[in-house]
Amino acid sequence: MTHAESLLEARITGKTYRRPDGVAMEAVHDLSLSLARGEFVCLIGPSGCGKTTTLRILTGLDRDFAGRITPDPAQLAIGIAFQEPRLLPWRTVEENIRLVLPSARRSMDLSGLIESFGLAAHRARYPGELSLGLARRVSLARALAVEPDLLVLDEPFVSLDAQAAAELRRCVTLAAERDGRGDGGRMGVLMVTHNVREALQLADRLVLLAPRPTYILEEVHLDVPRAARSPDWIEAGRAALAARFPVLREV
Ligand SMILES: Nc1ncnc2c1ncn2[C@@H]1O[C@H](COP(=O)(O)OP(=O)(O)OP(=O)(O)O)[C@@H](O)[C@H]1O
Repeated sequence: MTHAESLLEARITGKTYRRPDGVAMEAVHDLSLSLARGEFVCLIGPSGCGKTTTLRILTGLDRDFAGRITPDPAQLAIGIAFQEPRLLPWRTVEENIRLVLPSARRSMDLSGLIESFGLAAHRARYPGELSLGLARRVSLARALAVEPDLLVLDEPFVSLDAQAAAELRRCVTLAAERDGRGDGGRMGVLMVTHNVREALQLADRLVLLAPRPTYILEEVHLDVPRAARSPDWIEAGRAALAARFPVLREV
């Protein structure tokens, strides 16, 4: 067996928020996670368990926690596609993507990326003219334009109709399966979701999270190739997980 190259090692011993009335509220307690290059990991857990909190810590957006992330997230190129696409409304689709590039690469040709995501006809349009599904695709293309070591997706399919979700899923699969970065380095993908079915469709590994304060209940490795995962296989996997982990029945 080849040894997967480690991308990130996280040990979060604790993360506590202080409510406005001063009461401490622990969101994460003893969560250790590793991520390898080329791996697609889904974090799944019930509402409010601490998924976004964990993601913010892993990506270096929140440094106010007890524990350690190695390497420091600042040393990695990280592309994040939030649930809210967060596009600049006064910039075109192409400008929104280009703006995240370092100045030396600002004028690079983005046609390949734009075309592969079905955005060629939209590159000169403004965010206000786009459906949510298209805006999420632009946000994903922007996250990938930086040739990330780590691509982070926070609930990318939520509130999309079936067709828009399927198109975006195709783009996410394409992103995960292309060689990731231009220099041949392989990208890891970390996706947060409530949805066990979409995680079973896409991931190499599921990380099941406990209710708040969250920790890892179980990690499930999915060895069946993505293309061979039929609707029946996905449904059987979902039912088996729900039987073992009642907390997942509501997700
Ligand atoms: N800035 C904050 N200050 C205080 N409490 C917070 C803050 N951010 C999150 N929380 C609380 O921490 C807990 C975990 O929140 P978090 O957003 O990480 O959960 P989540 O699993 O991503 O939720 P959801 O499934 O609703 O997206 C929740 O109880 C939330 O109310």
